[in-house]
Amino acid sequence: MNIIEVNGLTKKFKDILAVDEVVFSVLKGEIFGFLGPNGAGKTTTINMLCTLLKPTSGTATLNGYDIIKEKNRVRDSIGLVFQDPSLDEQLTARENLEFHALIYDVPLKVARERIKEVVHMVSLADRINDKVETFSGGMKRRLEIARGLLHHPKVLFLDEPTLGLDPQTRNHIWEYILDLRRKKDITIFLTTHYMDEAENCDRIAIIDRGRIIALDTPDNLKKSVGGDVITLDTADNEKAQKIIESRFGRQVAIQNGALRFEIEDSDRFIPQLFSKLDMEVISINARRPTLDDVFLNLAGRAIREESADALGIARAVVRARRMRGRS
Ligand SMILES: Nc1ncnc2c1ncn2[C@@H]1O[C@H](COP(=O)(O)OP(=O)(O)OP(=O)(O)O)[C@@H](O)[C@H]1O
Repeated sequence: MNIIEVNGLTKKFKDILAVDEVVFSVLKGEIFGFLGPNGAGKTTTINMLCTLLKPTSGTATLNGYDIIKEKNRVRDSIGLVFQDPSLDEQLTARENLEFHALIYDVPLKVARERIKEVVHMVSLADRINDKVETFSGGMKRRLEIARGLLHHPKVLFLDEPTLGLDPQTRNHIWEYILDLRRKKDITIFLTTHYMDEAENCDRIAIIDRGRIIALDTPDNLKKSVGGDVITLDTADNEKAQKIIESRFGRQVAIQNGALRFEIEDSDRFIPQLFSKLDMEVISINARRPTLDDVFLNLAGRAIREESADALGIARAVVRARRMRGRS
């Protein structure tokens, strides 16, 4: 069963086409990822699905509700964790959660039970009465995930849930996300530009310049690359490129000054290659394809890792205000 159905969703900001007629659906209970570089249109798509932005055209339903005509029903069906923290630092973790329960009309008695449950889930039970300003970045993100779960949403949106966190904390957050999926009847929709994180998703939509350029399981996407990825650096790369293209019929790209191409059986290929190259080989590397290779093949460039900018923070403030207004 599809919990989200998106049809031709488009968003234009003046002359910027941020999201361009995207079509996709998300299955109930899956971890669905949006992978793409900064500015690809991931957050804009999420904002439309969360009813925080009105689409320029197209339609979408979430939990069976129309994102334009049934905004409040959609909002009651979702939990949100955005890139930039939106907790009140001066309040304790408990107060932040109680405030959220109040906004979502969860009766205080019920809220108290659920708060116990969610803080336990993200291992913050012993810090519940501490002010959020004393929390580390990872603890704040965990608290935000707990908050996003408080009203028992059908879909939890996580926009770059681990952005700016150290690798160990990122791993922890992922343990919570995977655990959540096991324990709760919930669908998780997340955006990321970290390749390794995208690997945890059941399915990934790769988005570039507002368009979905591929959608499949991580394994199938990697299989589409067509073999192992070879990176080769020699004393004469121009000549080596010509030899590989003419003798082995491979398409060779130049990336960071080295040659890059794909080959099905690298173990057998490398000795053959060495017998044909009559120049010094400085380095050679053969590896299984990653999602970065998938993106590189489809978009012609790598996904760069950049941090959130001032615009992102400004957008988060606008979003938080809108959600509180529940307009
Ligand atoms: N409120 C806005 N006004 C004008 N342009 C916007 C606005 N929000 C987003 N954009 C533009 O729309 C495009 C898509 O941005 P979006 O934030 O959706 O990308 P993203 O994939 O989520 O990237 P990031 O990870 O940096 O948030 C970008 O070109 C961005 O500059």
